[in-house]
Amino acid sequence: MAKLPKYAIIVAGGSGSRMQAAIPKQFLEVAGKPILMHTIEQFYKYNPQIRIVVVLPQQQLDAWRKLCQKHQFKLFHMTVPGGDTRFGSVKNGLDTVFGEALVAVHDGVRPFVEVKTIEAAFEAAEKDGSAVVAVSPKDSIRELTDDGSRAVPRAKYKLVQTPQCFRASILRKAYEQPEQEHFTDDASVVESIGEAITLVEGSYRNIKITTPEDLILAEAFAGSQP
Ligand SMILES: Nc1ccn([C@@H]2O[C@H](COP(=O)(O)OP(=O)(O)OP(=O)(O)O)[C@@H](O)[C@H]2O)c(=O)n1
Ligand SMILES: C[C@](O)(CO)[C@H](O)COP(=O)(O)O
Repeated sequence: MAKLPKYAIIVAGGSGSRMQAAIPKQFLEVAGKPILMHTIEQFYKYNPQIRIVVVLPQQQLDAWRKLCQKHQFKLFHMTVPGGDTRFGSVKNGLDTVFGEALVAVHDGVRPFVEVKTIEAAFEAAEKDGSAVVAVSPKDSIRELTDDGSRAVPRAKYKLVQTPQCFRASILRKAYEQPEQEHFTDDASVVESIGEAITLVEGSYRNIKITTPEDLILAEAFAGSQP
Protein backbone atom coordinates (compact mmCIF):
# COMPACT_ATOMS: atom_id res chain seq x y z
CA MET A 1 0.00 0.00 0.00
CA ALA A 2 1.27 3.51 -0.87
CA LYS A 3 2.55 5.58 2.07
CA LEU A 4 0.18 8.31 3.15
CA PRO A 5 1.46 11.92 3.04
CA LYS A 6 2.38 13.31 6.46
CA TYR A 7 1.35 16.69 7.85
CA ALA A 8 2.19 18.50 11.07
CA ILE A 9 -0.33 21.11 12.17
CA ILE A 10 1.59 23.19 14.68
CA VAL A 11 -0.91 25.26 16.64
CA ALA A 12 0.51 28.59 17.77
CA GLY A 13 -2.63 30.70 17.56
CA GLY A 14 -2.92 31.51 21.27
CA SER A 15 -2.17 34.74 23.11
CA GLY A 16 -0.25 33.23 26.04
CA SER A 17 -2.29 34.94 28.76
CA ARG A 18 -0.83 32.76 31.56
CA MET A 19 2.71 33.71 30.54
CA GLN A 20 1.92 37.41 30.98
CA ALA A 21 4.62 38.44 28.53
CA ALA A 22 4.55 41.45 26.20
CA ILE A 23 4.52 39.19 23.13
CA PRO A 24 2.82 35.80 22.48
CA LYS A 25 4.83 33.12 24.34
CA GLN A 26 5.48 31.15 21.14
CA PHE A 27 7.65 34.10 19.99
CA LEU A 28 9.70 34.34 23.21
CA GLU A 29 13.34 33.40 22.75
CA VAL A 30 14.87 30.30 24.28
CA ALA A 31 18.58 29.74 23.57
CA GLY A 32 18.49 32.80 21.30
CA LYS A 33 15.62 31.69 19.05
CA PRO A 34 11.80 31.92 19.19
CA ILE A 35 10.22 28.85 20.82
CA LEU A 36 8.16 28.17 17.70
CA MET A 37 11.29 27.84 15.53
CA HIS A 38 12.66 25.13 17.84
CA THR A 39 9.34 23.27 17.50
CA ILE A 40 9.30 23.46 13.69
CA GLU A 41 12.92 22.24 13.59
CA GLN A 42 12.05 19.06 15.48
CA PHE A 43 9.45 18.07 12.85
CA TYR A 44 11.96 18.76 10.06
CA LYS A 45 14.52 16.63 11.85
CA TYR A 46 11.96 13.84 11.93
CA ASN A 47 11.21 14.11 8.21
CA PRO A 48 12.27 16.95 5.88
CA GLN A 49 9.40 16.00 3.52
CA ILE A 50 6.67 16.50 6.11
CA ARG A 51 4.15 19.24 5.24
CA ILE A 52 4.22 21.77 8.04
CA VAL A 53 1.24 24.02 8.70
CA VAL A 54 1.77 26.68 11.36
CA VAL A 55 -1.37 28.27 12.82
CA LEU A 56 -0.84 31.81 14.14
CA PRO A 57 -3.01 34.61 15.48
CA GLN A 58 -4.23 36.60 12.45
CA GLN A 59 -2.70 39.81 13.86
CA GLN A 60 0.71 38.10 14.36
CA LEU A 61 1.24 36.77 10.83
CA ASP A 62 3.35 39.78 9.86
CA ALA A 63 5.33 39.69 13.12
CA TRP A 64 6.19 36.03 12.44
CA ARG A 65 7.32 36.84 8.90
CA LYS A 66 9.65 39.51 10.31
CA LEU A 67 10.99 37.11 12.97
CA CYS A 68 11.76 34.56 10.24
CA GLN A 69 13.73 37.24 8.36
CA LYS A 70 15.56 38.37 11.51
CA HIS A 71 16.60 34.81 12.42
CA GLN A 72 17.14 33.77 8.77
CA PHE A 73 14.71 30.93 9.41
CA LYS A 74 14.35 29.17 6.08
CA LEU A 75 12.52 25.91 6.86
CA PHE A 76 9.52 25.83 4.53
CA HIS A 77 6.09 25.99 6.19
CA MET A 78 2.62 27.25 5.39
CA THR A 79 1.00 29.77 7.75
CA VAL A 80 -2.73 29.89 8.52
CA PRO A 81 -4.70 32.32 10.74
CA GLY A 82 -5.94 30.79 13.99
CA GLY A 83 -9.35 30.69 15.65
CA ASP A 84 -10.61 32.02 18.98
CA THR A 85 -9.85 28.67 20.65
CA ARG A 86 -7.38 25.81 20.10
CA PHE A 87 -10.29 23.85 18.56
CA GLY A 88 -10.84 26.65 16.00
CA SER A 89 -7.12 26.83 15.24
CA VAL A 90 -6.84 23.07 14.61
CA LYS A 91 -9.91 23.27 12.36
CA ASN A 92 -8.30 26.05 10.28
CA GLY A 93 -5.07 24.05 10.02
CA LEU A 94 -7.00 20.98 8.94
CA ASP A 95 -8.54 22.89 6.02
CA THR A 96 -5.10 22.80 4.35
CA VAL A 97 -4.92 18.98 4.43
CA PHE A 98 -6.06 17.33 1.20
CA GLY A 99 -7.23 13.74 0.81
CA GLU A 100 -6.17 10.89 3.08
CA ALA A 101 -3.04 11.58 5.11
CA LEU A 102 -1.50 11.16 8.55
CA VAL A 103 -1.82 14.36 10.55
CA ALA A 104 0.06 15.23 13.73
CA VAL A 105 -1.36 18.10 15.76
CA HIS A 106 1.31 19.61 18.00
CA ASP A 107 1.42 22.60 20.36
CA GLY A 108 3.81 25.27 19.06
CA VAL A 109 4.94 25.76 22.66
CA ARG A 110 6.26 22.19 23.09
CA PRO A 111 9.70 22.74 21.52
CA PHE A 112 11.45 19.79 23.20
CA VAL A 113 9.44 17.04 21.58
CA GLU A 114 11.90 14.31 20.65
CA VAL A 115 12.20 12.94 17.13
CA LYS A 116 11.67 9.38 18.43
CA THR A 117 8.36 10.49 19.97
CA ILE A 118 7.15 12.01 16.68
CA GLU A 119 8.22 8.81 14.92
CA ALA A 120 6.39 6.56 17.40
CA ALA A 121 3.22 8.67 17.11
CA PHE A 122 3.15 8.52 13.30
CA GLU A 123 3.85 4.77 13.33
CA ALA A 124 1.03 4.05 15.77
CA ALA A 125 -1.41 6.31 13.90
CA GLU A 126 -0.60 4.54 10.64
CA LYS A 127 -1.50 1.23 12.29
CA ASP A 128 -4.41 2.22 14.57
CA GLY A 129 -5.75 5.49 13.12
CA SER A 130 -4.87 7.45 16.24
CA ALA A 131 -1.87 7.98 18.52
CA VAL A 132 -1.72 10.30 21.49
CA VAL A 133 1.50 10.92 23.39
CA ALA A 134 1.26 10.71 27.19
CA VAL A 135 3.39 10.16 30.30
CA SER A 136 2.68 8.74 33.77
CA PRO A 137 2.16 11.26 36.58
CA LYS A 138 5.05 11.58 39.04
CA ASP A 139 2.98 13.17 41.82
CA SER A 140 0.07 11.72 43.76
CA ILE A 141 -3.36 12.73 42.50
CA ARG A 142 -6.45 13.89 44.43
CA GLU A 143 -9.90 14.37 42.96
CA LEU A 144 -11.92 17.37 44.16
CA THR A 145 -15.26 16.32 45.70
CA ASP A 146 -18.26 18.24 47.13
CA ASP A 147 -16.86 17.90 50.65
CA GLY A 148 -13.15 18.27 49.94
CA SER A 149 -10.94 15.84 48.05
CA ARG A 150 -9.96 12.18 47.90
CA ALA A 151 -6.98 10.17 46.76
CA VAL A 152 -7.29 8.37 43.44
CA PRO A 153 -5.07 5.55 42.11
CA ARG A 154 -2.27 7.27 40.22
CA ALA A 155 -1.56 4.19 38.10
CA LYS A 156 -4.92 4.70 36.39
CA TYR A 157 -3.98 8.11 34.97
CA LYS A 158 -1.82 9.50 32.19
CA LEU A 159 -0.78 13.09 31.51
CA VAL A 160 -1.49 13.90 27.91
CA GLN A 161 0.97 15.74 25.66
CA THR A 162 1.24 16.37 21.95
CA PRO A 163 1.80 15.32 19.18
CA GLN A 164 -1.61 13.76 18.73
CA CYS A 165 -1.62 11.94 15.40
CA PHE A 166 -4.60 10.75 13.37
CA ARG A 167 -5.68 9.60 9.97
CA ALA A 168 -6.97 12.77 8.30
CA SER A 169 -10.41 11.26 7.60
CA ILE A 170 -10.93 10.59 11.34
CA LEU A 171 -9.69 14.03 12.42
CA ARG A 172 -11.85 15.79 9.78
CA LYS A 173 -14.99 13.94 10.88
CA ALA A 174 -14.30 14.77 14.55
CA TYR A 175 -13.72 18.46 13.86
CA GLU A 176 -16.96 18.77 11.86
CA GLN A 177 -18.93 18.75 15.14
CA PRO A 178 -19.57 21.89 17.22
CA GLU A 179 -16.99 22.68 19.88
CA GLN A 180 -17.76 21.49 23.44
CA GLU A 181 -16.35 22.80 26.72
CA HIS A 182 -14.62 19.52 27.62
CA PHE A 183 -12.56 19.50 24.41
CA THR A 184 -9.11 20.29 25.82
CA ASP A 185 -7.15 18.43 23.14
CA ASP A 186 -7.57 16.50 19.90
CA ALA A 187 -7.98 13.15 21.63
CA SER A 188 -11.09 14.41 23.46
CA VAL A 189 -12.57 15.63 20.16
CA VAL A 190 -11.82 12.38 18.30
CA GLU A 191 -13.00 10.18 21.18
CA SER A 192 -16.36 11.96 21.23
CA ILE A 193 -17.22 10.52 17.79
CA GLY A 194 -16.61 7.00 19.10
CA GLU A 195 -13.04 6.47 17.89
CA ALA A 196 -10.57 4.59 20.09
CA ILE A 197 -7.42 6.38 21.24
CA THR A 198 -4.05 4.62 21.21
CA LEU A 199 -1.55 5.96 23.75
CA VAL A 200 2.14 6.29 22.92
CA GLU A 201 4.87 6.87 25.53
CA GLY A 202 5.93 10.51 25.72
CA SER A 203 8.82 12.25 27.47
CA TYR A 204 9.13 14.40 30.59
CA ARG A 205 11.15 16.89 28.55
CA ASN A 206 8.17 17.53 26.27
CA ILE A 207 6.81 20.34 28.47
CA LYS A 208 4.18 22.83 27.38
CA ILE A 209 5.64 26.26 28.03
CA THR A 210 2.73 27.89 29.83
CA THR A 211 3.78 30.00 32.84
CA PRO A 212 6.94 32.09 33.52
CA GLU A 213 8.84 29.39 35.47
CA ASP A 214 8.58 27.08 32.44
CA LEU A 215 11.03 29.42 30.68
CA ILE A 216 13.72 28.58 33.25
CA LEU A 217 13.18 24.87 32.59
CA ALA A 218 13.18 25.55 28.86
CA GLU A 219 16.61 27.24 28.94
CA ALA A 220 17.94 24.25 30.90
CA PHE A 221 16.50 21.71 28.46
CA ALA A 222 17.79 23.71 25.47
CA GLY A 223 21.31 23.46 26.87
CA SER A 224 21.22 19.71 27.55
CA GLN A 225 20.94 16.59 25.40
CA PRO A 226 17.91 14.27 25.85
N1 LIG B 1 -6.90 30.10 19.97
C1 LIG B 1 -5.85 29.31 20.20
C2 LIG B 1 -5.44 28.97 21.52
C3 LIG B 1 -4.32 28.16 21.68
N2 LIG B 1 -3.63 27.74 20.60
C4 LIG B 1 -2.38 27.00 20.76
O1 LIG B 1 -2.58 25.81 21.50
C5 LIG B 1 -1.40 25.49 22.23
C6 LIG B 1 -1.72 25.15 23.69
O2 LIG B 1 -2.45 26.23 24.25
P1 LIG B 1 -2.00 27.10 25.50
O3 LIG B 1 -0.76 26.61 26.11
O4 LIG B 1 -3.21 27.27 26.35
O5 LIG B 1 -1.65 28.49 24.79
P2 LIG B 1 -2.33 29.90 24.94
O6 LIG B 1 -3.78 29.81 24.62
O7 LIG B 1 -1.51 30.80 24.10
O8 LIG B 1 -2.06 30.24 26.48
P3 LIG B 1 -3.07 30.77 27.60
O9 LIG B 1 -4.14 29.71 27.76
O10 LIG B 1 -2.22 30.94 28.79
O11 LIG B 1 -3.63 32.07 27.06
C7 LIG B 1 -0.46 26.70 22.12
O12 LIG B 1 0.62 26.39 21.25
C8 LIG B 1 -1.35 27.78 21.58
O13 LIG B 1 -0.69 28.76 20.77
C9 LIG B 1 -4.06 28.06 19.31
O14 LIG B 1 -3.44 27.64 18.33
N3 LIG B 1 -5.17 28.84 19.14
C1 LIG C 1 -3.29 19.86 24.06
C2 LIG C 1 -2.68 19.84 25.43
O1 LIG C 1 -1.37 20.38 25.38
C3 LIG C 1 -2.54 18.40 25.89
O2 LIG C 1 -1.99 18.37 27.16
C4 LIG C 1 -3.48 20.63 26.43
O3 LIG C 1 -4.74 20.07 26.61
C5 LIG C 1 -3.62 22.10 26.06
O4 LIG C 1 -4.28 22.77 27.11
P1 LIG C 1 -4.34 24.36 27.17
O5 LIG C 1 -5.22 24.70 28.32
O6 LIG C 1 -4.88 24.79 25.83
O7 LIG C 1 -2.94 24.83 27.40
